[in-house]
Order: sequence, then structure tokens, then C-alpha cells
Amino acid sequence: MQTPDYTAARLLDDALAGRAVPDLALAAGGSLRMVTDGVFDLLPAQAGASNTDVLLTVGIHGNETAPVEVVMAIIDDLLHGRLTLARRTRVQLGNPDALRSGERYLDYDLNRLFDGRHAAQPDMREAAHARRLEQTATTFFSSSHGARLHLDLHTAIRGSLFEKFAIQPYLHERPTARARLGWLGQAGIEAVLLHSAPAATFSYFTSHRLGVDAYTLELGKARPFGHNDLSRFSGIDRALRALLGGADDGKADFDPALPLFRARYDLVKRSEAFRLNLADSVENFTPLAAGFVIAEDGEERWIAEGGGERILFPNPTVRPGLRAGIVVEPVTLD
Ligand SMILES: O=C(O)CCC(=O)N[C@@H](CCC(=O)O)C(=O)O
Ligand SMILES: [Zn+2]
Repeated sequence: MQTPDYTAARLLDDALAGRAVPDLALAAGGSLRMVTDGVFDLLPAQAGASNTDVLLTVGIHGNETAPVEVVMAIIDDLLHGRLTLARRTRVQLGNPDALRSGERYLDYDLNRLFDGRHAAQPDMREAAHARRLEQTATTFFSSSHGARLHLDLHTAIRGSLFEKFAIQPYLHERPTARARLGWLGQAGIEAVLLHSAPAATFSYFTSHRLGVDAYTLELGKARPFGHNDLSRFSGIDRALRALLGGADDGKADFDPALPLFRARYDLVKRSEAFRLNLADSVENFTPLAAGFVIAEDGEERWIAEGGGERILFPNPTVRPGLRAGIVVEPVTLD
């Protein structure tokens, strides 16, 4: 095991440069071990003490740096004994290449390559990352004995009427885990989108293929390394410390006042003729008035129907074939 002067900042530098990270002792007990490039296991001192195994993914998009900084600060406190680890935890850096260059992606949006879609894009640099992440998520959870939680931490391109929100992937026949939504509320999450269809995102993969409680979290606006106001991330920081430190198990009473939305449909860009009729300043969750033409692509037009519809993740610059926005509407749990 290495010396205590090894910091999380150095770990991040080494990981982004593709250098090996040595095995490290956590000062208050436990260890940190590099599994493969950009993937780290943090093991509590007492094997078997963990009743919830936690997978934390950051940097799936290379321009979304705040979650990397939040998780590295927690790792630094674990390394130096300011926090004691109670849960078996795996941390994945999603796209180290894109994090180095500060771009959302280099060749292809990584969060559109999961659930096997990487096989259709073998030449894209992100395909190898999707495979690495799927494999290491699978091996991690295959030796779990208790509850299993995956949090994929992101920040968004646009501002948002709900600054922090969660996305629950489509669950097929599984019921919503209300206690997890309760915990997300305690972590400062202000709204939750319930997806209504399969997707090629990482949280859909871990949820659907591995049966894990999985969420994509949008924690604020995407900014470059060094430009994040980490005080705006205090809710998730506190909640992750309580989770990893064993003070809570990631479950809490569901608050029925938490706004919930369901995805009605995706705006899928068909061609370069796609036109989005929303200015860059329009924020996520902005209501759409009935009759408003949201977007057009050749003959196709998407028209708002009212009834509380709102727009999420509008982005006309995506590749043809990919989602250029989601129309959502309020929903309540049965
Ligand atoms: O701000 C944006 O337009 C995108 C932010 C982002 O990366 N969001 C995720 C959401 C994943 C999901 O829908 O489950 C993404 O687009 O990959
Ligand atoms: Zn993202």
C-alpha cells in the first residue's frame, strides 16, 4: 500500500493520463484499488459489512466536470481519514478521453452506446468506453449480496427550472422504488423524470440488464474543470457522504410533494433539416403552450398539445438518428 501523501487530485491526473494508480490504504480503514483504466474499487475495512453496494459513474460526458470534482473530494477525504467507508463502492470515470479535452464526446455520444449499441459503432472511440463500463458494472454487481444502487452523475447543457433533477430509466414491469426517490429528495433533487421507453443510456443498462436501482442525476449546469461552484452541489455531496459512510442506506420516506414527470415522446432528429423553434436561452422544463410548433424536420412537425407538457434537453446539434429533446408531462405515482 502507498503513502498517505497520494491525493485524489493525483489519482485523477494519473487516471486521465492513462497511468496506473497504485493500491492505496484508506486512513480510517479500507482500501482503494484500480480495477482497470478509470475504474476504482473502494472497499471498507470489514468485508461483508456493506449492505448496499454503490456504483458511482462520473464523466460519461467530458464537459460535465462538477460531479468528478464532488466525487474526487469524497475520495480525498476517504484517503486521508476525514470520512470512514462503510459501503463497497466502485467509481467509474466514464469518458477519460473526453474529460481531458472538455468535450461532451469525441466521436459519438457515449450515453447513446449502452445496452449493446456499441457493437454497431465499433470504430467510435466511445464504443470501447461503453464496453468497459458495461463489463465493470456487471462484474461489480455480480458479487453483491445486498441492495444495489447505481448513480450516474451528470450536469446539463442548459439552465433548468428544476436545477437538480433525477431520471429513472424505464422499468418495464418493475415498480418505482419510492424509498429511493425519497433519498433523492433528501439529496437536493427537485424533480424526477420517469422514462417510458427503453434507451441506450448507462442507467437503463444497469437497471434493465443488471436489475439495479439506477438513476441518472442532473446536478446543475455543465462547466469546465475549475469553474464549478461546488457550494451548489452540497446536497448530493452530503447525501453521498452519508451513503458511503453508512449513516444511511440510500432510502428514505417518499415525499409526495416531489414533482414527477413522465416522458411522453422523444424528438428524434431525422436529418440535417431538423429545426428547433426554441432559443438557446430556453431552460429545461419550460412549459410548452398548446399549438406551439416545437420542431420541424422536412414534412414532420412536433406540435405541443398543452396539458402541462414541458421540454427537456432540447439540442438540435445532435447527430441525425439521435434524441434532440424530450417532451414530458406531470404524473403521479399510483
Ligand atoms: O443537457 C443536455 O442536453 C444533456 C444532459 C445529459 O447528458 N443528459 C443525459 C440524460 C440521460 C437520460 O435521458 O437518461 C443524456 O442526455 O445522456
Ligand atoms: Zn451528461
